[in-house]
Amino acid sequence: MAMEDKHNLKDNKELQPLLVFGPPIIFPTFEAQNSHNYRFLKAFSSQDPLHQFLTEQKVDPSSIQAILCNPAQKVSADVIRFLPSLRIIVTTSAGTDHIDLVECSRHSIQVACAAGDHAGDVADMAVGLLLDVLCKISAADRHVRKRGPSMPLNVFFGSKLKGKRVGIVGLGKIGTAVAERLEAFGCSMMYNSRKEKAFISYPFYSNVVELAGDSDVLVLCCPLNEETRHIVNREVMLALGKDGCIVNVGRGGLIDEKELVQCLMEGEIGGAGLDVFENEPIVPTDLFSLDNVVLSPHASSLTSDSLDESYKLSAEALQVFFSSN
Ligand SMILES: O=CC(=O)O
Repeated sequence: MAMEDKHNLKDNKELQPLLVFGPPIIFPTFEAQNSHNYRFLKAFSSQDPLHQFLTEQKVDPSSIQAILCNPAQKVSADVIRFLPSLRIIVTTSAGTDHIDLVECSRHSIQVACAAGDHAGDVADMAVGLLLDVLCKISAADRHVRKRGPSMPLNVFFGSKLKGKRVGIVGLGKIGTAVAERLEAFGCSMMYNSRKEKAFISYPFYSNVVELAGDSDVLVLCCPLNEETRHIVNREVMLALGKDGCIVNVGRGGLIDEKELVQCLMEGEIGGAGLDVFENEPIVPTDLFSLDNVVLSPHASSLTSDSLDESYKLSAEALQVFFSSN
């Protein structure tokens, strides 16, 4: 039997239903490579509620054992309860905050996070956003496109990255990759994390307000959970100060977004580079007119290398599950 055939889980008569919550970024490739194993139920391409979508597809909810998803769509307790045979949820992301993990453990559902090694991509985005805010690259670009190269220069006075004191919130793989990059720019690092790290020489702060008070820049890289929700609130922003800058490549819910918008509009902080938002895909429109804010649509890990790797790991996780069940 050819190697590829051995990996086929079922013959074509018995394709496993795989419920897919979007978005279909490189899903066509994934689909082509795995169509011999799964019947793809593309919930991402329907506006209907799940029960209606499955009825239209003539699929019995109790036949579904697996979901493939990413942070763009929540896998709520209601969804989990609606699928009585659900046994595994595979997310192509590193973060799992879009999945109701409590409900999963209540029903003994495995959660596989299939993110490839994309910490470096996310760290690149963090540094890119920071440079953009400090050097006003996007603001200057908008100006040139609208009005040509002559400009009131004072509008574009930037600030240099070298020498900045950077407070990293969450010194995991991403935070460490950010620190490595910013060291090369001559920044000094300090950090907040759940626990002090034994072999890290950067100063540790257990208190984020104190970290902000000693930083010029805060970079948020930690996961979102009940302890970290709104870890950056108004008090933290006021401690960061009027020249301070926030970069968020973690999750929107790490910042109290209403307060962030307020602080930016009142000039209580100097700027922000944001790849994530509290109610994605909604971005507060008040931010659109601010030249000291750079916005990105949760795109830091959307490099073709990382996506390929994530979908490969997702396929492996599903294959391991179905071949042992
Ligand atoms: O946001 C992206 C991820 O969690 O991988």
